[in-house]
Amino acid sequence: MKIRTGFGYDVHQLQPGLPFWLGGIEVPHTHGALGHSDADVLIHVICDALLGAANLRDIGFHFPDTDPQYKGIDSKKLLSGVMRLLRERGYEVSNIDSTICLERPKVNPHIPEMQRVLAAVMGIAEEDISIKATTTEKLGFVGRQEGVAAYASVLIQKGL
Ligand SMILES: Nc1ccn([C@@H]2O[C@H](COP(=O)(O)O)[C@@H](O)[C@H]2O)c(=O)n1
Ligand SMILES: C[C@@]1(CO)OP(=O)(O)OP(=O)(O)OC[C@H]1O
Repeated sequence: MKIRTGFGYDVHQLQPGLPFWLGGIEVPHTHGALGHSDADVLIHVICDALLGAANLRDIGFHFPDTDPQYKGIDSKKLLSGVMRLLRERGYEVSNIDSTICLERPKVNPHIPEMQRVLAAVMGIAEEDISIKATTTEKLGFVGRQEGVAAYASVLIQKGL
């Protein structure tokens, strides 16, 4: 049996009037994240953590932000592609832990739906996806509401 760990970190700017895609769902807010894709920072860190665990580079390597085919893409499709890459190599996901750094709005009310949506995309159990949130106490770019950041760690395994 092989067990490997992975870690992901990402940041996106917040801009007024954009849809705010986070954890696979649209969160009601005055601002949304800016990116080449739908800028779903939680999905991006999960992708990076999974790719890192399998030593498969990162999200921008597989889905470059210079490629027009990914313009505005639903990040759930990128996550699905990452899961395919892992499963082709025999890996299954044991669990994910993540933290979203966001001054507002509150993420807590949306976490059960995010878990449902992400579990369906990844083909794993909701209980294996932990999502947490924190403000940065009004400090830094998150505190000024200029951006959203996220971190994720994962455990993957094969040969059980
Ligand atoms: N965007 C956020 C930020 C935080 N939470 C929840 O509030 C708790 C307190 O936040 P602090 O930054 O003061 O530690 C935090 O532990 C989360 O449960 C949230 O839901 N959405
Ligand atoms: C997801 C991709 C691809 O559309 O674009 P962005 O939404 O800009 O996201 P980022 O995390 O900056 O980099 C990965 C990119 O390749």
